Amino acid sequence: MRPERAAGATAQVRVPATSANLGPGFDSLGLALAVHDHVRLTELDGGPSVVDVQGEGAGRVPRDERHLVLRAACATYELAGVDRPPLHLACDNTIPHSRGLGSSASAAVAGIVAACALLGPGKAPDEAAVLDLAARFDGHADNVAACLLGGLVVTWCTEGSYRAAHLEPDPAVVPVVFVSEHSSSTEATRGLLPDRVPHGDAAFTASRAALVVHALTRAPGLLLPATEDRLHQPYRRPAYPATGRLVDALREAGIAAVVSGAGPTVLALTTGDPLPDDLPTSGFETLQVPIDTDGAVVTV
Ligand SMILES: Nc1ncnc2c1ncn2[C@@H]1O[C@H](COP(=O)(O)OP(=O)(O)OP(=O)(O)O)[C@@H](O)[C@H]1O
Ligand SMILES: N[C@@H](CCO)C(=O)O
Repeated sequence: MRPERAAGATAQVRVPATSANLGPGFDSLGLALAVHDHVRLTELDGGPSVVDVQGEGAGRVPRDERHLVLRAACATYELAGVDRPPLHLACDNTIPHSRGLGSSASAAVAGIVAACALLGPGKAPDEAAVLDLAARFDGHADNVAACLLGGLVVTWCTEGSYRAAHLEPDPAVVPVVFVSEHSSSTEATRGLLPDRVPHGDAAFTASRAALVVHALTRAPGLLLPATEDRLHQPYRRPAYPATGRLVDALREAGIAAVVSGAGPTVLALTTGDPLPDDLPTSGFETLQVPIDTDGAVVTV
């Protein structure tokens, strides 16, 4: 979060998309991607709150107090113990919804960061409390922390609070996202995960989760073995067979591909080499997307 204060009671926030898990880092690792939503939040003198939406979600998301960004802003005023004035929220969105690019986390972060900027430094929660609030509000600390901080994050929860470590990815890492034309509910694909996993699979995935942090920050040559996972992707596969086929084809070609977040989008962590031209990409839009290194950026 990088506040730049000026006069006025409008906050403008830019938030990146995020890809969670990165293969073995289930519910822990996140990477910010340079696809952005923009929100403008203004305190009004009176009347009801007003929501305007352009781009992704327009005509589909509610335009009243149920709107995710507005609800996140309200939760922030509540945490600060400040009566919330009516608000005008204007959203200009490009992050696709329900594809595995963390749109709901970015919406939560946008609302919270905008409300913090309007509350001002004396009343707004501090950066640690913002991360914790956003993680609780969205339920996915891996997406939320990457969105707030940019770059690569490792998240964990200790004594009931969410925390994050921020890392700089190696500049040689070039993400390519294959955005699925189909949507998938995170809640539904979490429902496919078992309550228990074999100890051998946990140990296998623990070694890869440690290795992927090394690969992403210092040794991109290790990305292919480092992105193997046995904790979530095998169980989610039946929900989106085309995603599984594309991940397999990329990996067989030596490219470190994973399901992005809860899917069905695919994330390939490349080192800039051209992709094979016979990939099964029907139903996916292929985009080379830089890593976002700024996180949530706010102007008041
Ligand atoms: N900018 C937004 N404004 C309002 N509502 C949003 C916004 N972004 C997401 N949502 C809501 O969140 C839902 C998507 O949440 P979901 O957790 O299923 O997917 P995701 O966050 O896009 O992907 P993932 O968590 O797998 O990375 C949308 O259907 C919409 O209701
Ligand atoms: N770690 C979460 C991310 C959801 O965006 C999951 O895989 O369900």
